[in-house]
Amino acid sequence: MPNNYFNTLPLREQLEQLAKCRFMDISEFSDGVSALKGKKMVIIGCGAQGLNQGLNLRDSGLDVSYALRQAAITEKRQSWKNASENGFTVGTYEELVPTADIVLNLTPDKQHTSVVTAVMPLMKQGACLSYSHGFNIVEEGMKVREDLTVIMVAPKCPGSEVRAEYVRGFGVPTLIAVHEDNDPKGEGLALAKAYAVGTGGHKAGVLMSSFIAEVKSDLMGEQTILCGMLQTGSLLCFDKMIEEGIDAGYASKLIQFGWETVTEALKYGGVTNMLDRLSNPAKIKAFDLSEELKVIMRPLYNKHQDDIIDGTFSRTMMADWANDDKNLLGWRAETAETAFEKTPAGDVEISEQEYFDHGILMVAMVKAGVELAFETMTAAGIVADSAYYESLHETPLIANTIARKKLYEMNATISDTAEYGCYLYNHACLPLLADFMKGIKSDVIGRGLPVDDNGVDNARLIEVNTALRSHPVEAIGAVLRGHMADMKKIV
Ligand SMILES: NC(=O)C1=CN([C@@H]2O[C@H](COP(=O)(O)OP(=O)(O)OC[C@H]3O[C@@H](n4cnc5c(N)ncnc54)[C@H](OP(=O)(O)O)[C@@H]3O)[C@@H](O)[C@H]2O)C=CC1
Ligand SMILES: CC[C@](O)(C(C)=O)C(=O)O
Ligand SMILES: [Mg+2]
Ligand SMILES: [Mg+2]
Repeated sequence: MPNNYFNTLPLREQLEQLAKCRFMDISEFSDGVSALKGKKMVIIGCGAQGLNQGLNLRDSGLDVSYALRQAAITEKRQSWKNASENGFTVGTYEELVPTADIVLNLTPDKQHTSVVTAVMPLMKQGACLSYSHGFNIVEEGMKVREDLTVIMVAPKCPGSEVRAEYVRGFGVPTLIAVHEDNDPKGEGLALAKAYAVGTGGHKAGVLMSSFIAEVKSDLMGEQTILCGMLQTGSLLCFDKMIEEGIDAGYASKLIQFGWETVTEALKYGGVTNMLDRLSNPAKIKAFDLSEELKVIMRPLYNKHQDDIIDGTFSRTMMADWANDDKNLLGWRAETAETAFEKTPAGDVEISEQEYFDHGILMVAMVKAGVELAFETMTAAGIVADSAYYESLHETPLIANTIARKKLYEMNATISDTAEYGCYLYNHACLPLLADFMKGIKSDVIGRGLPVDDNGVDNARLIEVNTALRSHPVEAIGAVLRGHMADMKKIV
């Protein structure tokens, strides 16, 4: 089994690496992409991140080409079409890697060891190898040639939205890191900063992080609030609405587009703004449901974080890799067969406000998931800025994928690592919430509260509003959103 780098470190160093996180001021990017100007950037893999990062980097004036495995070229696979139909130079490893100044490894995590092993001997002396996720270095302990610089530029966002936000003139929060074992020329930081500018990440926010901090937070965010909670929530809310006699097309549309609509409020004003979009009775109801959900789900969030920290999750997933992705492929097939996935969104008008008023339970699930993920990550030593990007800010970006083509699109767009973690969570959370869902009626999902007046108890409302505003995710969120002057409306 590979050697888990994190587990070889003494606790003191583990804690130090987990806490590496500094919000970088925009002035630190005043050199723009100049550190990469005139350098050859060769991307291995033209998939979700590969294609979209390449498009942004080229639009930022950089020299980008793709080195694909021979089979992809010979069989003219989708990755070959992605690169060639967008006008990029495409070649084999032998043709392009030897002249590369920076090789961007954007292949699936499962393939990293074999890809890096194949590509490294072809890399010229003193070149740079980059990743967008730290799994191969941290969880597999990949050793890279000493003359090579190793960096990470990790967008906290699905590949499709990395491109969409760039085209809107914005960007996505990004974590950068330089692998301490591989920075022979001391140029890693300059290269990582220029790369982050090239993808547009500097406009949303860049954290100076570590490979370890990125992995241990990214795995947690994707398994819980970002993908797992949205998957479990979609399935439970849809089945409950059918049970309550709600029209199937309406139910399908409310969920498919509801996550995107309610979480857009998160992007602009945090959990507080999302709940402020509800009537006072509905806000109190959503708050109470979310508090109930947090009590039930907290042990599951803790287990996911604990398994990520000690390497249990990685060992479990890598055992599936060795078993030809049996679980991943089986769970993917199961998801496709769910009633939600098989029911098209109805041709029915749902106003933006109706998504809130008829989606009180969805709002409660997002609040519970964001707060739990943030609380669990920070309790494990992840700094609040990183936990914010990995819980609250990225949720609407994932919700955008569900609005496109439901859970299929989300799971196809995120990495296989994230998809595996999402299913693992969903398999545990569905039964965990079974009793909770027995008490749920259509007033909180599908129809809305049957109130004819908005009267509430003042003391209770003040209590709820104070609790919402005082959660630590709201404090750091206000600071980080303050740096997002270029943020654009999506819905
Ligand atoms: N998906 C996302 O949104 C995010 C992903 N990341 C990270 O980015 C990296 C890439 O992930 P992602 O974009 O999802 O990957 P994808 O699965 O979308 O794309 C993988 C690409 O790699 C190619 N590939 C697959 N196997 C091999 C192999 N053995 N040798 C060479 N090429 C191969 C595929 O092309 P073909 O099969 O045609 O050869 C495809 O073009 C991962 O480290 C991931 O963790 C980070 C943030 C978000
Ligand atoms: C949320 C999943 C993710 O980490 C991402 C898009 O950031 C991934 O690995 O795909
Ligand atoms: Mg991620
Ligand atoms: Mg990930």
